[in-house]
Amino acid sequence: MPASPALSARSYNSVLDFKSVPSKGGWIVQKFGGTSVGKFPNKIVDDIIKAFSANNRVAVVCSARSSQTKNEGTTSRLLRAADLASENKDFDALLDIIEEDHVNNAKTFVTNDIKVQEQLIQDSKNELDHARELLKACQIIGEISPRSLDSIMSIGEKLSCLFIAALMQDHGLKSKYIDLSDIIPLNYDFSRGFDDNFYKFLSQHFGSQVLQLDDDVVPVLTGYFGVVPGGLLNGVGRGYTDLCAALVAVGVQADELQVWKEVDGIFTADPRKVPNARLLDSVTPEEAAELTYYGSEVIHPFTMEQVIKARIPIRIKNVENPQGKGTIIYPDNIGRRGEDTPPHPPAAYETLSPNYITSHKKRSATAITAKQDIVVINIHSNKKTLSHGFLAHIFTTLDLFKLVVDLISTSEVHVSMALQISSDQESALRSAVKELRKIGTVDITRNMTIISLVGKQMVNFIGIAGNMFKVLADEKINIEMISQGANEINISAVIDDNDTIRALCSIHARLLEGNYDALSNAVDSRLEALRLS
Ligand SMILES: Nc1ncnc2c1ncn2[C@@H]1O[C@H](COP(=O)(O)OP(=O)(O)O)[C@@H](O)[C@H]1O
Ligand SMILES: N[C@@H](CC(=O)OP(=O)(O)O)C(=O)O
Repeated sequence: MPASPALSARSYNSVLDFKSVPSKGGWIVQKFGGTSVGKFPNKIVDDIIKAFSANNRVAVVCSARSSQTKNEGTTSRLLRAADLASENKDFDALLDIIEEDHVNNAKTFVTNDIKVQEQLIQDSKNELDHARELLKACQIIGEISPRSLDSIMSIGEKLSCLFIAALMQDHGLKSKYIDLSDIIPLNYDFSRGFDDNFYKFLSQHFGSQVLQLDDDVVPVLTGYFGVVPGGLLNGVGRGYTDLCAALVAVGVQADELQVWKEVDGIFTADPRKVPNARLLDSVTPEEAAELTYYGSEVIHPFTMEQVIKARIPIRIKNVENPQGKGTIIYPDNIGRRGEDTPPHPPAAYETLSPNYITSHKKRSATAITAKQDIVVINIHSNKKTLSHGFLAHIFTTLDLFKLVVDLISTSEVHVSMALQISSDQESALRSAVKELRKIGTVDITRNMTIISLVGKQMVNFIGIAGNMFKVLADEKINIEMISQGANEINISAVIDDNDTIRALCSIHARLLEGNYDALSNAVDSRLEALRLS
Protein backbone atom coordinates (compact mmCIF):
# COMPACT_ATOMS: atom_id res chain seq x y z
CA MET A 1 0.00 0.00 0.00
CA PRO A 2 1.54 3.34 -0.94
CA ALA A 3 2.15 5.90 1.75
CA SER A 4 0.35 9.22 1.90
CA PRO A 5 2.87 11.90 1.03
CA ALA A 6 4.45 13.80 3.87
CA LEU A 7 3.96 17.51 4.10
CA SER A 8 7.09 19.38 3.20
CA ALA A 9 8.07 20.37 -0.31
CA ARG A 10 11.06 18.05 0.01
CA SER A 11 8.89 15.07 0.86
CA TYR A 12 6.39 15.80 -1.90
CA ASN A 13 9.34 15.81 -4.31
CA SER A 14 10.50 12.50 -3.01
CA VAL A 15 7.15 10.98 -3.89
CA LEU A 16 6.98 12.62 -7.29
CA ASP A 17 10.58 12.39 -8.47
CA PHE A 18 12.93 10.11 -6.62
CA LYS A 19 16.06 11.12 -8.61
CA SER A 20 16.01 14.82 -7.82
CA VAL A 21 16.09 14.47 -4.03
CA PRO A 22 18.19 12.68 -1.42
CA SER A 23 17.14 9.06 -0.93
CA LYS A 24 15.46 9.94 2.37
CA GLY A 25 13.08 12.82 3.08
CA GLY A 26 12.88 14.62 6.40
CA TRP A 27 11.75 13.15 9.69
CA ILE A 28 8.18 12.19 10.42
CA VAL A 29 7.27 11.38 14.03
CA GLN A 30 4.38 8.95 14.35
CA LYS A 31 2.49 8.58 17.62
CA PHE A 32 0.23 5.58 18.13
CA GLY A 33 -2.34 5.45 20.96
CA GLY A 34 -2.85 2.42 23.18
CA THR A 35 -6.03 1.10 21.55
CA SER A 36 -4.46 1.34 18.07
CA VAL A 37 -1.43 -0.69 19.23
CA GLY A 38 -3.83 -3.18 20.79
CA LYS A 39 -6.15 -3.57 17.82
CA PHE A 40 -4.12 -2.90 14.67
CA PRO A 41 -0.43 -3.73 15.22
CA ASN A 42 0.03 -5.29 11.77
CA LYS A 43 -1.48 -2.27 10.06
CA ILE A 44 0.75 0.03 12.10
CA VAL A 45 3.89 -1.84 11.08
CA ASP A 46 3.11 -2.79 7.47
CA ASP A 47 0.81 -0.08 6.16
CA ILE A 48 2.12 2.87 8.09
CA ILE A 49 5.66 2.62 9.48
CA LYS A 50 6.97 0.53 6.58
CA ALA A 51 5.22 2.65 3.95
CA PHE A 52 6.36 6.01 5.33
CA SER A 53 9.90 4.90 6.10
CA ALA A 54 10.40 4.11 2.41
CA ASN A 55 10.69 7.85 1.69
CA ASN A 56 11.23 9.50 5.04
CA ARG A 57 13.08 8.97 8.29
CA VAL A 58 10.46 7.81 10.76
CA ALA A 59 10.46 7.84 14.57
CA VAL A 60 7.69 5.97 16.39
CA VAL A 61 6.26 6.79 19.83
CA CYS A 62 3.69 4.45 21.44
CA SER A 63 1.36 4.50 24.43
CA ALA A 64 0.65 1.51 26.61
CA ARG A 65 -1.46 -1.20 24.93
CA SER A 66 -5.21 -1.41 25.42
CA SER A 67 -6.90 -4.45 23.94
CA GLN A 68 -10.28 -2.73 23.62
CA THR A 69 -10.74 0.44 25.67
CA LYS A 70 -8.36 2.76 27.50
CA ASN A 71 -10.22 2.00 30.75
CA GLU A 72 -9.27 -1.65 30.47
CA GLY A 73 -5.82 -0.84 29.10
CA THR A 74 -2.43 -1.58 30.59
CA THR A 75 -1.94 1.90 32.14
CA SER A 76 -5.30 1.70 33.92
CA ARG A 77 -4.48 -1.80 35.15
CA LEU A 78 -1.04 -0.74 36.41
CA LEU A 79 -2.58 2.22 38.25
CA ARG A 80 -5.18 -0.09 39.82
CA ALA A 81 -2.42 -2.52 40.87
CA ALA A 82 -0.60 0.40 42.53
CA ASP A 83 -3.81 1.32 44.40
CA LEU A 84 -4.17 -2.25 45.60
CA ALA A 85 -0.56 -2.33 46.81
CA SER A 86 -1.00 0.93 48.71
CA GLU A 87 -4.09 -0.51 50.42
CA ASN A 88 -2.09 -3.64 51.30
CA LYS A 89 -4.31 -5.74 49.03
CA ASP A 90 -3.29 -8.41 46.51
CA PHE A 91 -1.99 -6.84 43.31
CA ASP A 92 -0.36 -9.98 41.86
CA ALA A 93 -3.50 -11.23 40.12
CA LEU A 94 -3.75 -8.00 38.14
CA LEU A 95 -0.08 -8.16 37.11
CA ASP A 96 -0.65 -11.77 36.05
CA ILE A 97 -3.48 -10.57 33.79
CA ILE A 98 -1.18 -7.95 32.23
CA GLU A 99 1.52 -10.59 31.74
CA GLU A 100 -0.84 -13.11 30.19
CA ASP A 101 -2.26 -10.43 27.90
CA HIS A 102 1.20 -9.43 26.63
CA VAL A 103 2.48 -13.00 26.28
CA ASN A 104 -0.62 -13.99 24.27
CA ASN A 105 -0.23 -10.88 22.17
CA ALA A 106 3.41 -11.76 21.39
CA LYS A 107 2.38 -15.28 20.42
CA THR A 108 -0.46 -14.03 18.23
CA PHE A 109 1.41 -11.39 16.27
CA VAL A 110 5.16 -12.09 16.37
CA THR A 111 5.05 -15.35 14.44
CA ASN A 112 7.68 -15.24 11.69
CA ASP A 113 10.81 -15.41 13.80
CA ILE A 114 10.43 -17.54 16.92
CA LYS A 115 13.64 -16.12 18.43
CA VAL A 116 12.24 -12.60 18.24
CA GLN A 117 9.02 -13.84 19.85
CA GLU A 118 10.88 -15.60 22.68
CA GLN A 119 13.03 -12.57 23.35
CA LEU A 120 9.93 -10.33 23.46
CA ILE A 121 8.23 -12.65 25.95
CA GLN A 122 11.35 -12.72 28.13
CA ASP A 123 11.75 -8.91 28.01
CA SER A 124 8.07 -8.44 28.87
CA LYS A 125 8.29 -10.85 31.83
CA ASN A 126 11.40 -9.03 33.12
CA GLU A 127 9.53 -5.71 33.08
CA LEU A 128 6.60 -7.21 34.98
CA ASP A 129 8.93 -8.85 37.53
CA HIS A 130 10.35 -5.40 38.11
CA ALA A 131 6.79 -4.08 38.66
CA ARG A 132 6.15 -6.86 41.19
CA GLU A 133 9.31 -5.97 43.15
CA LEU A 134 8.47 -2.30 43.15
CA LEU A 135 4.87 -2.84 44.27
CA LYS A 136 5.98 -5.28 46.96
CA ALA A 137 8.31 -2.61 48.34
CA CYS A 138 5.51 -0.01 48.28
CA GLN A 139 3.21 -2.46 50.06
CA ILE A 140 5.77 -2.96 52.83
CA ILE A 141 6.26 0.79 53.26
CA GLY A 142 2.49 1.28 53.07
CA GLU A 143 2.50 4.11 50.55
CA ILE A 144 3.14 4.84 46.88
CA SER A 145 5.08 7.98 46.15
CA PRO A 146 4.49 9.85 42.86
CA ARG A 147 7.96 8.65 41.82
CA SER A 148 7.07 4.98 42.39
CA LEU A 149 3.75 5.45 40.64
CA ASP A 150 5.57 6.92 37.65
CA SER A 151 7.93 3.93 37.54
CA ILE A 152 4.99 1.52 37.65
CA MET A 153 3.14 3.45 34.95
CA SER A 154 6.21 3.52 32.68
CA ILE A 155 6.03 -0.27 32.36
CA GLY A 156 2.94 0.07 30.15
CA GLU A 157 4.82 2.06 27.49
CA LYS A 158 7.89 -0.18 27.80
CA LEU A 159 5.81 -3.32 27.13
CA SER A 160 4.04 -1.68 24.21
CA CYS A 161 7.23 -0.40 22.56
CA LEU A 162 9.10 -3.67 23.10
CA PHE A 163 6.21 -5.31 21.24
CA ILE A 164 6.09 -2.88 18.31
CA ALA A 165 9.91 -2.93 17.94
CA ALA A 166 9.83 -6.76 17.93
CA LEU A 167 6.94 -6.88 15.44
CA MET A 168 8.85 -4.57 13.11
CA GLN A 169 11.87 -6.88 13.27
CA ASP A 170 9.58 -9.85 12.69
CA HIS A 171 8.25 -8.11 9.55
CA GLY A 172 11.69 -7.28 8.17
CA LEU A 173 12.12 -3.69 9.41
CA LYS A 174 15.16 -2.59 11.37
CA SER A 175 13.97 -1.15 14.67
CA LYS A 176 15.55 0.17 17.84
CA TYR A 177 13.68 0.18 21.16
CA ILE A 178 14.48 3.35 23.09
CA ASP A 179 13.50 3.61 26.75
CA LEU A 180 13.08 7.26 27.74
CA SER A 181 12.08 6.54 31.34
CA ASP A 182 15.49 7.46 32.80
CA ILE A 183 16.18 10.44 30.61
CA ILE A 184 15.61 13.07 33.30
CA PRO A 185 18.56 13.08 35.74
CA LEU A 186 17.63 12.72 39.41
CA ASN A 187 19.26 16.07 40.17
CA TYR A 188 17.50 18.00 37.38
CA ASP A 189 16.67 21.49 38.69
CA PHE A 190 12.88 21.82 38.60
CA SER A 191 12.80 25.06 40.59
CA ARG A 192 11.27 26.86 37.59
CA GLY A 193 8.72 24.09 36.95
CA PHE A 194 7.96 22.83 33.44
CA ASP A 195 9.41 25.88 31.72
CA ASP A 196 10.80 26.26 28.20
CA ASN A 197 14.24 25.15 29.38
CA PHE A 198 12.79 21.85 30.57
CA TYR A 199 11.08 21.22 27.25
CA LYS A 200 14.24 22.22 25.43
CA PHE A 201 16.27 19.81 27.56
CA LEU A 202 13.86 16.98 26.80
CA SER A 203 13.59 17.61 23.07
CA GLN A 204 17.37 17.85 22.71
CA HIS A 205 17.89 14.59 24.59
CA PHE A 206 15.12 12.79 22.70
CA GLY A 207 16.55 14.12 19.44
CA SER A 208 20.10 13.00 20.23
CA GLN A 209 18.88 9.44 20.98
CA VAL A 210 17.27 9.28 17.56
CA LEU A 211 19.64 11.24 15.35
CA GLN A 212 22.59 8.98 16.11
CA LEU A 213 20.90 5.96 14.50
CA ASP A 214 21.71 4.60 11.05
CA ASP A 215 19.45 5.76 8.22
CA ASP A 216 17.63 2.45 7.89
CA VAL A 217 16.79 2.04 11.57
CA VAL A 218 13.39 3.14 12.88
CA PRO A 219 13.47 4.10 16.58
CA VAL A 220 10.53 3.10 18.78
CA LEU A 221 10.44 5.40 21.79
CA THR A 222 8.49 4.87 24.99
CA GLY A 223 5.82 7.57 25.24
CA TYR A 224 6.59 7.66 28.96
CA PHE A 225 9.49 10.04 29.45
CA GLY A 226 10.61 10.08 33.02
CA VAL A 227 10.04 10.99 36.56
CA VAL A 228 8.99 14.58 37.21
CA PRO A 229 8.28 16.24 40.58
CA GLY A 230 4.79 15.36 41.77
CA GLY A 231 4.60 12.66 39.10
CA LEU A 232 3.79 12.68 35.40
CA LEU A 233 0.11 11.99 36.12
CA ASN A 234 -0.26 15.17 38.19
CA GLY A 235 2.05 17.28 36.02
CA VAL A 236 0.84 16.28 32.56
CA GLY A 237 -2.00 13.81 33.09
CA ARG A 238 -3.16 10.83 31.04
CA GLY A 239 -2.25 11.32 27.42
CA TYR A 240 1.38 12.23 28.21
CA THR A 241 2.51 10.26 25.16
CA ASP A 242 1.23 13.01 22.86
CA LEU A 243 3.56 15.46 24.62
CA CYS A 244 6.45 13.02 24.37
CA ALA A 245 5.91 12.60 20.63
CA ALA A 246 5.74 16.37 20.22
CA LEU A 247 9.09 16.80 21.94
CA VAL A 248 10.64 14.08 19.80
CA ALA A 249 9.34 15.95 16.74
CA VAL A 250 10.98 19.14 17.97
CA GLY A 251 14.21 17.26 18.81
CA VAL A 252 14.60 15.91 15.27
CA GLN A 253 13.12 19.04 13.61
CA ALA A 254 10.51 16.84 11.98
CA ASP A 255 8.59 17.79 8.86
CA GLU A 256 5.40 16.57 10.52
CA LEU A 257 4.09 15.11 13.76
CA GLN A 258 1.47 12.48 12.99
CA VAL A 259 -0.99 11.46 15.70
CA TRP A 260 -2.63 8.23 14.57
CA LYS A 261 -6.11 7.50 15.89
CA GLU A 262 -9.15 5.44 15.01
CA VAL A 263 -10.96 8.26 13.33
CA ASP A 264 -10.16 10.01 10.02
CA GLY A 265 -9.22 13.28 11.69
CA ILE A 266 -11.09 16.05 13.45
CA PHE A 267 -14.74 16.36 12.46
CA THR A 268 -17.27 19.17 12.83
CA ALA A 269 -18.79 16.95 15.58
CA ASP A 270 -18.20 13.48 17.02
CA PRO A 271 -19.02 11.28 14.01
CA ARG A 272 -20.36 8.59 16.35
CA LYS A 273 -23.03 11.01 17.55
CA VAL A 274 -23.71 13.25 14.55
CA PRO A 275 -24.03 11.26 11.32
CA ASN A 276 -23.64 14.39 9.14
CA ALA A 277 -20.36 15.45 10.76
CA ARG A 278 -17.74 16.55 8.19
CA LEU A 279 -14.00 15.92 8.30
CA LEU A 280 -12.11 19.21 8.70
CA ASP A 281 -9.00 19.85 6.60
CA SER A 282 -7.42 21.97 9.30
CA VAL A 283 -8.04 23.45 12.72
CA THR A 284 -5.97 25.87 14.76
CA PRO A 285 -4.14 24.69 17.91
CA GLU A 286 -6.52 26.78 20.06
CA GLU A 287 -9.52 25.07 18.51
CA ALA A 288 -7.96 21.62 18.97
CA ALA A 289 -7.23 22.38 22.64
CA GLU A 290 -10.75 23.70 23.23
CA LEU A 291 -12.32 20.65 21.56
CA THR A 292 -10.18 18.37 23.73
CA TYR A 293 -11.08 20.16 26.97
CA TYR A 294 -14.76 20.07 26.07
CA GLY A 295 -15.26 16.44 25.22
CA SER A 296 -13.64 15.60 21.85
CA GLU A 297 -10.38 13.96 22.88
CA VAL A 298 -8.34 15.12 19.93
CA ILE A 299 -4.87 15.74 21.33
CA HIS A 300 -3.31 16.50 24.71
CA PRO A 301 -3.41 20.30 24.97
CA PHE A 302 0.24 20.55 26.17
CA THR A 303 1.34 18.99 22.91
CA MET A 304 0.86 21.93 20.66
CA GLU A 305 2.86 24.80 22.02
CA GLN A 306 6.34 23.37 21.52
CA VAL A 307 5.65 21.85 18.11
CA ILE A 308 4.01 24.98 16.73
CA LYS A 309 6.86 27.12 18.06
CA ALA A 310 9.17 24.89 16.00
CA ARG A 311 6.75 25.45 13.07
CA ILE A 312 5.99 21.74 12.78
CA PRO A 313 2.44 20.87 11.68
CA ILE A 314 0.49 18.14 13.49
CA ARG A 315 -1.60 15.78 11.41
CA ILE A 316 -4.34 13.60 12.89
CA LYS A 317 -4.70 10.41 10.86
CA ASN A 318 -6.62 7.15 10.92
CA VAL A 319 -4.77 3.86 11.45
CA GLU A 320 -7.52 2.09 9.54
CA ASN A 321 -7.30 4.51 6.61
CA PRO A 322 -3.64 5.52 6.16
CA GLN A 323 -4.27 7.09 2.74
CA GLY A 324 -6.79 9.58 4.07
CA LYS A 325 -5.37 13.09 4.29
CA GLY A 326 -6.39 13.57 7.92
CA THR A 327 -6.67 16.93 9.67
CA ILE A 328 -3.80 19.37 10.07
CA ILE A 329 -3.47 21.28 13.32
CA TYR A 330 -1.60 24.47 12.63
CA PRO A 331 -2.12 28.22 13.15
CA ASP A 332 -3.66 29.92 10.12
CA ASN A 333 -1.25 32.84 10.20
CA ILE A 334 2.23 31.30 10.66
CA GLY A 335 4.31 29.70 7.92
CA ARG A 336 5.24 26.04 8.36
CA ARG A 337 8.80 24.77 8.28
CA GLY A 338 10.04 24.88 4.71
CA GLU A 339 7.37 27.40 3.67
CA ASP A 340 8.24 31.07 3.40
CA THR A 341 4.72 32.44 3.39
CA PRO A 342 1.88 31.66 5.77
CA PRO A 343 -0.80 29.37 4.32
CA HIS A 344 -3.69 31.77 4.99
CA PRO A 345 -2.27 35.25 5.56
CA PRO A 346 -4.72 37.37 7.55
CA ALA A 347 -3.97 40.24 5.17
CA ALA A 348 -5.86 38.27 2.53
CA TYR A 349 -9.04 39.91 3.77
CA GLU A 350 -7.84 43.15 2.28
CA THR A 351 -8.07 41.73 -1.22
CA LEU A 352 -11.32 39.83 -0.83
CA SER A 353 -13.88 39.87 -3.59
CA PRO A 354 -17.57 40.38 -2.66
CA ASN A 355 -18.17 36.72 -3.66
CA TYR A 356 -15.55 35.59 -1.20
CA ILE A 357 -17.17 37.66 1.49
CA THR A 358 -20.60 36.14 0.84
CA SER A 359 -19.39 32.55 0.69
CA HIS A 360 -17.20 32.81 3.78
CA LYS A 361 -19.91 34.36 5.88
CA LYS A 362 -20.98 30.85 6.78
CA ARG A 363 -17.73 29.84 8.40
CA SER A 364 -18.42 31.25 11.83
CA ALA A 365 -18.05 28.06 13.87
CA THR A 366 -15.67 25.16 13.35
CA ALA A 367 -17.12 22.32 15.42
CA ILE A 368 -19.60 21.39 18.12
CA THR A 369 -18.68 19.12 21.01
CA ALA A 370 -20.25 17.62 24.12
CA LYS A 371 -18.78 16.81 27.52
CA GLN A 372 -20.92 14.40 29.54
CA ASP A 373 -21.11 13.29 33.21
CA ILE A 374 -21.42 16.92 34.28
CA VAL A 375 -22.62 17.99 37.71
CA VAL A 376 -23.75 21.58 38.29
CA ILE A 377 -23.12 23.01 41.76
CA ASN A 378 -25.06 26.14 42.76
CA ILE A 379 -23.87 28.01 45.84
CA HIS A 380 -25.77 30.91 47.44
CA SER A 381 -23.72 32.83 49.94
CA ASN A 382 -25.34 32.97 53.37
CA LYS A 383 -24.03 36.55 53.81
CA LYS A 384 -26.26 39.40 52.73
CA THR A 385 -23.35 41.29 51.20
CA LEU A 386 -20.38 40.07 49.18
CA SER A 387 -17.84 38.46 51.43
CA HIS A 388 -14.17 38.71 50.41
CA GLY A 389 -13.60 35.11 51.33
CA PHE A 390 -16.59 33.69 49.41
CA LEU A 391 -14.89 32.86 46.10
CA ALA A 392 -11.57 32.10 47.78
CA HIS A 393 -13.27 29.53 50.01
CA ILE A 394 -14.94 27.89 47.03
CA PHE A 395 -11.72 27.51 45.05
CA THR A 396 -9.69 26.38 48.06
CA THR A 397 -12.27 23.68 48.70
CA LEU A 398 -12.24 22.49 45.09
CA ASP A 399 -8.45 22.46 45.12
CA LEU A 400 -8.43 20.45 48.34
CA PHE A 401 -10.56 17.73 46.75
CA LYS A 402 -8.83 17.95 43.35
CA LEU A 403 -12.04 18.91 41.55
CA VAL A 404 -11.68 20.84 38.29
CA VAL A 405 -14.28 23.37 37.18
CA ASP A 406 -15.18 23.34 33.49
CA LEU A 407 -17.54 26.31 33.47
CA ILE A 408 -18.39 28.94 36.02
CA SER A 409 -20.79 31.86 36.22
CA THR A 410 -20.97 34.21 39.16
CA SER A 411 -22.97 37.04 40.59
CA GLU A 412 -22.09 38.75 43.87
CA VAL A 413 -23.56 36.12 46.14
CA HIS A 414 -24.29 33.27 43.80
CA VAL A 415 -21.90 30.93 41.98
CA SER A 416 -22.80 28.19 39.50
CA MET A 417 -20.15 25.72 38.43
CA ALA A 418 -20.15 22.80 36.02
CA LEU A 419 -17.72 19.96 36.75
CA GLN A 420 -17.15 16.59 35.14
CA ILE A 421 -17.36 13.97 37.89
CA SER A 422 -16.23 10.41 37.23
CA SER A 423 -17.41 7.55 39.44
CA ASP A 424 -14.15 7.56 41.43
CA GLN A 425 -14.61 11.27 42.26
CA GLU A 426 -18.02 10.81 43.92
CA SER A 427 -16.67 10.78 47.46
CA ALA A 428 -14.51 13.86 46.76
CA LEU A 429 -17.64 15.62 45.48
CA ARG A 430 -19.60 14.69 48.62
CA SER A 431 -16.80 15.99 50.88
CA ALA A 432 -16.49 19.21 48.87
CA VAL A 433 -20.25 19.88 49.06
CA LYS A 434 -20.18 19.30 52.83
CA GLU A 435 -17.39 21.87 53.13
CA LEU A 436 -19.12 24.37 50.82
CA ARG A 437 -22.32 24.20 52.89
CA LYS A 438 -20.39 26.10 55.59
CA ILE A 439 -20.55 29.26 53.47
CA GLY A 440 -24.00 29.05 51.96
CA THR A 441 -26.79 26.91 50.60
CA VAL A 442 -25.62 24.39 48.05
CA ASP A 443 -27.67 22.42 45.57
CA ILE A 444 -26.39 20.07 42.92
CA THR A 445 -27.91 18.95 39.63
CA ARG A 446 -26.64 15.75 38.11
CA ASN A 447 -26.72 14.07 34.68
CA MET A 448 -25.92 17.19 32.73
CA THR A 449 -23.87 17.81 29.57
CA ILE A 450 -21.82 20.78 28.40
CA ILE A 451 -22.41 21.58 24.74
CA SER A 452 -19.67 23.80 23.27
CA LEU A 453 -19.57 25.52 19.93
CA VAL A 454 -15.92 26.11 19.03
CA GLY A 455 -14.38 28.24 16.32
CA LYS A 456 -11.58 30.74 16.02
CA GLN A 457 -13.65 32.84 13.61
CA MET A 458 -16.48 33.21 16.13
CA VAL A 459 -14.71 36.11 17.78
CA ASN A 460 -15.48 38.20 14.69
CA PHE A 461 -19.16 37.27 14.54
CA ILE A 462 -21.98 39.12 16.16
CA GLY A 463 -25.06 37.02 16.86
CA ILE A 464 -23.56 33.54 16.79
CA ALA A 465 -24.34 32.86 20.47
CA GLY A 466 -27.93 34.02 19.88
CA ASN A 467 -28.22 31.58 16.99
CA MET A 468 -26.95 28.69 19.08
CA PHE A 469 -29.40 29.39 21.89
CA LYS A 470 -32.25 29.92 19.41
CA VAL A 471 -31.64 26.42 18.03
CA LEU A 472 -31.82 25.00 21.56
CA ALA A 473 -34.98 27.02 22.27
CA ASP A 474 -36.59 25.83 19.02
CA GLU A 475 -35.83 22.28 20.12
CA LYS A 476 -37.36 23.06 23.53
CA ILE A 477 -34.09 22.15 25.23
CA ASN A 478 -33.74 23.76 28.64
CA ILE A 479 -30.46 25.62 29.29
CA GLU A 480 -29.15 25.34 32.86
CA MET A 481 -26.09 27.57 32.45
CA ILE A 482 -24.37 29.63 29.74
CA SER A 483 -20.75 30.65 29.39
CA GLN A 484 -18.50 32.20 26.76
CA GLY A 485 -14.78 31.45 27.18
CA ALA A 486 -12.50 34.43 27.76
CA ASN A 487 -10.71 33.62 24.50
CA GLU A 488 -14.04 33.97 22.68
CA ILE A 489 -13.54 30.83 20.62
CA ASN A 490 -15.98 28.79 22.70
CA ILE A 491 -19.65 29.31 23.55
CA SER A 492 -20.98 26.73 26.00
CA ALA A 493 -24.33 25.78 27.47
CA VAL A 494 -25.16 23.19 30.12
CA ILE A 495 -28.18 21.04 29.27
CA ASP A 496 -29.80 17.80 30.44
CA ASP A 497 -27.85 14.69 29.43
CA ASN A 498 -30.93 13.21 27.72
CA ASP A 499 -30.97 16.11 25.25
CA THR A 500 -27.32 15.71 24.17
CA ILE A 501 -27.72 14.02 20.80
CA ARG A 502 -30.70 16.20 19.83
CA ALA A 503 -28.76 19.35 20.75
CA LEU A 504 -25.63 18.24 18.86
CA CYS A 505 -27.51 17.24 15.73
CA SER A 506 -29.75 20.30 15.61
CA ILE A 507 -26.95 22.81 16.24
CA HIS A 508 -24.81 20.98 13.69
CA ALA A 509 -27.61 21.01 11.10
CA ARG A 510 -28.38 24.70 11.58
CA LEU A 511 -24.93 26.19 12.18
CA LEU A 512 -22.40 23.83 10.61
CA GLU A 513 -24.15 22.42 7.57
CA GLY A 514 -25.00 23.98 4.22
CA ASN A 515 -28.34 25.47 5.21
CA TYR A 516 -26.79 27.82 7.76
CA ASP A 517 -28.22 30.80 5.91
CA ALA A 518 -31.73 29.66 6.83
CA LEU A 519 -31.05 30.92 10.33
CA SER A 520 -28.34 33.41 9.67
CA ASN A 521 -28.49 36.65 11.46
CA ALA A 522 -24.88 36.37 12.57
CA VAL A 523 -22.68 38.92 10.92
CA ASP A 524 -18.94 38.86 10.41
CA SER A 525 -18.15 42.34 11.62
CA ARG A 526 -14.78 42.51 9.81
CA LEU A 527 -16.13 41.39 6.46
CA GLU A 528 -19.14 43.69 6.75
CA ALA A 529 -16.83 46.62 7.47
CA LEU A 530 -14.82 45.76 4.35
CA ARG A 531 -17.93 45.36 2.21
CA LEU A 532 -19.39 48.67 3.32
CA SER A 533 -16.16 50.66 3.01
N1 LIG B 1 -14.86 16.36 16.67
C1 LIG B 1 -14.40 15.10 16.66
N2 LIG B 1 -13.67 14.67 15.63
C2 LIG B 1 -13.20 13.40 15.64
N3 LIG B 1 -13.41 12.50 16.61
C3 LIG B 1 -14.15 12.88 17.65
C4 LIG B 1 -14.68 14.20 17.73
N4 LIG B 1 -15.36 14.29 18.88
C5 LIG B 1 -15.27 13.11 19.50
N5 LIG B 1 -14.56 12.22 18.77
C6 LIG B 1 -14.31 10.83 19.14
O1 LIG B 1 -12.98 10.76 19.62
C7 LIG B 1 -12.48 9.46 19.42
C8 LIG B 1 -10.99 9.61 19.10
O2 LIG B 1 -10.45 8.54 18.48
P1 LIG B 1 -9.63 7.38 19.20
O3 LIG B 1 -8.68 6.90 18.21
O4 LIG B 1 -10.61 6.39 19.74
O5 LIG B 1 -8.88 8.12 20.41
P2 LIG B 1 -7.57 7.65 21.18
O6 LIG B 1 -6.46 7.53 20.19
O7 LIG B 1 -7.34 8.80 22.13
O8 LIG B 1 -7.90 6.36 21.87
C9 LIG B 1 -13.30 8.84 18.31
O9 LIG B 1 -13.88 7.68 18.81
C10 LIG B 1 -14.39 9.86 17.98
O10 LIG B 1 -15.67 9.28 17.91
N1 LIG C 1 -0.73 5.17 28.42
C1 LIG C 1 -1.05 6.46 28.94
C2 LIG C 1 -0.54 7.58 28.10
C3 LIG C 1 -1.20 7.93 26.81
O1 LIG C 1 -0.77 8.88 26.23
O2 LIG C 1 -2.24 7.20 26.32
P1 LIG C 1 -3.03 7.43 24.90
O3 LIG C 1 -2.02 7.89 23.89
O4 LIG C 1 -3.60 6.08 24.55
O5 LIG C 1 -4.06 8.49 25.12
C4 LIG C 1 -2.52 6.60 29.29
O6 LIG C 1 -3.28 5.71 29.07
O7 LIG C 1 -2.88 7.61 29.84
